Amino acid sequence: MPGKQPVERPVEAGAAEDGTEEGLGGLTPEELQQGQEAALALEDMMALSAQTLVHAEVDQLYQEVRPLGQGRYGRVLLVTHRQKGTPLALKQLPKPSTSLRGFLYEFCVGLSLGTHPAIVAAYGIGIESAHSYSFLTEPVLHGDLITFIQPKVGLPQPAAQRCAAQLASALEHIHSRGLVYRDLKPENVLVCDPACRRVKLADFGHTRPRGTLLRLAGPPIPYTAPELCAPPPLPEGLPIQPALDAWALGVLVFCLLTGYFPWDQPLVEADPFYEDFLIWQASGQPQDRPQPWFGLAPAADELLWGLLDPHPRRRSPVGSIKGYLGRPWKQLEREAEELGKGAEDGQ
Ligand SMILES: Nc1ncnc2c1ncn2[C@@H]1O[C@H](COP(=O)(O)OP(=O)(O)OP(=O)(O)O)[C@@H](O)[C@H]1O
Repeated sequence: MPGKQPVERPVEAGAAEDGTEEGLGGLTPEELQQGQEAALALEDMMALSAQTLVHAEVDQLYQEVRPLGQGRYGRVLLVTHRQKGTPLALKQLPKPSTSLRGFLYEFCVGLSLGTHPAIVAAYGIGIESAHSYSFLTEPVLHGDLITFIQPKVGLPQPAAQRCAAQLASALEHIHSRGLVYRDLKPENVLVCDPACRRVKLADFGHTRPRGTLLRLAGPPIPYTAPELCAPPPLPEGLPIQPALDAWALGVLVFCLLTGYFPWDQPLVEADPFYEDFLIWQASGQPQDRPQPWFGLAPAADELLWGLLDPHPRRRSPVGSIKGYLGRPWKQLEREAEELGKGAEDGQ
C-alpha cells in the first residue's frame, strides 16, 4: 500500500513527559522505544536503498512470464532474469499512485523481515523505471490461502494447525522487530505447495512501527480489532500494538476451522454475530455458544477466546498458538478420532 499515505511516525517521545502510559496513548516506555528504534532503522535502510536503486526499464533486465496477481496498489509478475533464467516475482507500483518514499518503505520492510521461513524472501533489488517502481521477491506459485479455504468447511485440521503455527511464528518475528503487520488476511498468505503444507506472508505495505498513530480508514472488516473501531485515545489516533495482529490471527484461525467469518465487523450495535460472541464470552454457558462456533473443540474455544479478547491488553499474544498445537481444534474430527481409536482398541 505504498505512497497513498504519508509514512506515519510513532508517538513522539514528548508525549511521554508526564511518565504515564496515558500520556503515551497506553504504550509503556519500553514499547514506545521499540517502535521508535524500528522507525529509525527503517529510515536508515531507506536512505541507503535510495542510493542503490537500479535505473532501468524492467523488460531490459527481466523477461515477463505471466501475471501472478493484482492488488489495489500494484501488480505482481512472474519474470525470469534475462541472463541467468532465474524465476522471480516482480511487484510493480505505478508512479502516479506511489511516492518514492512509499515504495522504499514497503521495499525495506520486506527486505528486513524476509529472512523468516514463513515470510516471502525479498531480494535487495529495487528498480526505478520511467513510469513505475519495482522490487523482486521469491515467487510462491500455488496461489493464496483464500483458494484453499472451502466455504462453510474450512481447511482439514492438520493443515489449519500448520498454517496457524507458521503465521504465528512469522508475526512473532515481525513483532520482535518492533513492527505491526496490520494486514493479516488469507489473500496475503501465499501457499508453497498443493497440500498447503508451507505458507508465506506477503505484502508489507501496511506494516508500521509499534506506536504509530493510526485511525481506521474505511469501514471495519472482520479482521479489524475492536480498539481501532472505538474513538482513539489520542487526537491523532490509536498507537498501534501487536495485539492488532493477534486479533486478526484469531479471526483467520476461525475462518480456517469453519469456512465462515465469525462476524462482519466487531461492532456490537451493528453486528449481531459479534454481540452473540460477547454474550457467550461473558456467560461462558454452553447454551450461549453462537451457531458459527458449533464445530469447534474446547482447545480451539480457549485459544480463540484469548486471541479475540476485546481488550487489547488482555488479549493473548500470537505465540499463544504454540500451546494449542497437536490438540483437537475441530469437534467432529475429535469425535471421529475417538471413534477410530475405539474401533482400533476393539480389534
Ligand atoms: N511473491 C509472490 N509470489 C506469487 N504471487 C504473489 C507474490 N506476491 C504477490 N503475489 C500475488 O499478487 C497479489 C497482489 O500482491 P500484493 O498483495 O503484494 O499487492 P497490493 O497491491 O499491495 O495488494 P493489496 O490490495 O492487498 O494492498 C497477491 O494477492 C498474490 O496473489
